[in-house]
Amino acid sequence: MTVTLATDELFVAEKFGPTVQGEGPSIGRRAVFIRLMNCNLTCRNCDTPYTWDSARFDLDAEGTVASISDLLAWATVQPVDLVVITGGEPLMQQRRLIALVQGLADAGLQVEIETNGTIAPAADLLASVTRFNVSPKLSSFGAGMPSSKRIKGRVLGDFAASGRAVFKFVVSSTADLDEVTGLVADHDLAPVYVMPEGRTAEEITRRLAEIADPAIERGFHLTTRLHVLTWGDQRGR
Ligand SMILES: Nc1nc2[nH]cc(C(=O)O)c2c(=O)[nH]1
Ligand code: SF4
Ligand SMILES: [Mg+2]
Repeated sequence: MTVTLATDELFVAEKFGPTVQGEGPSIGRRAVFIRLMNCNLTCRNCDTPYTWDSARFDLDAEGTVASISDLLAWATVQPVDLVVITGGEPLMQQRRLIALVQGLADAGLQVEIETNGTIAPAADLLASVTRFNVSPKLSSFGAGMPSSKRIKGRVLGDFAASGRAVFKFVVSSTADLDEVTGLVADHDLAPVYVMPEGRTAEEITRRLAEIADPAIERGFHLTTRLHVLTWGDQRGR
């Protein structure tokens, strides 16, 4: 990345909506999305590589430098009360993100942040966010990445203790649920959702049917990927 950002700017991949939050506890709720550039992980199954993978994408061309005042002006005129900030990994820009989240909260909007759970949230950010949807990456999803990179115990513990986080694990098969059970026990994570991995309605439906009963038995909540079931792998939905 060669762009230089001022303290009141963010490096944005796209903003879109109104659509619905497709994943997690707010599934089905009308929302707008702001997707930020850059990630500190390199997951094989990532569905937004255009935010971080400089080997396959020209990141300077993919991203746009947006001022926080423009993002606030855009979000606050939308006919929804929920803004989802995602990425990439949004906490890579968290110092500059605080003013955006505070501005959205001051305007009466709820704010959810999707994060991979490897970067500890600053207190100022925690104070203004409605909820973090924390998705630690399992070995099947992040194949090739050592667990020391994907799983930061201290950070997960901080999120769990914050009272403002849910944990959402993307699982590819029933076998992945044992890894989820281990992480939940090791780091005292709650509440826990599991979500089937997939970029098509067919994959998601098949995997959800496979994991549903064993997930419920283990005490986990379920979520699907409503936007993928509805619109497929379209960008900006
Ligand atoms: N509709 C919709 N819901 C989502 N929830 C989390 C998303 C993400 O990409 O992080 C996402 C997304 O890309 N679209
Ligand atoms: S953490 Fe998320 S955005 Fe980053 S590489 Fe993995 S799936 Fe993609
Ligand atoms: Mg997505």
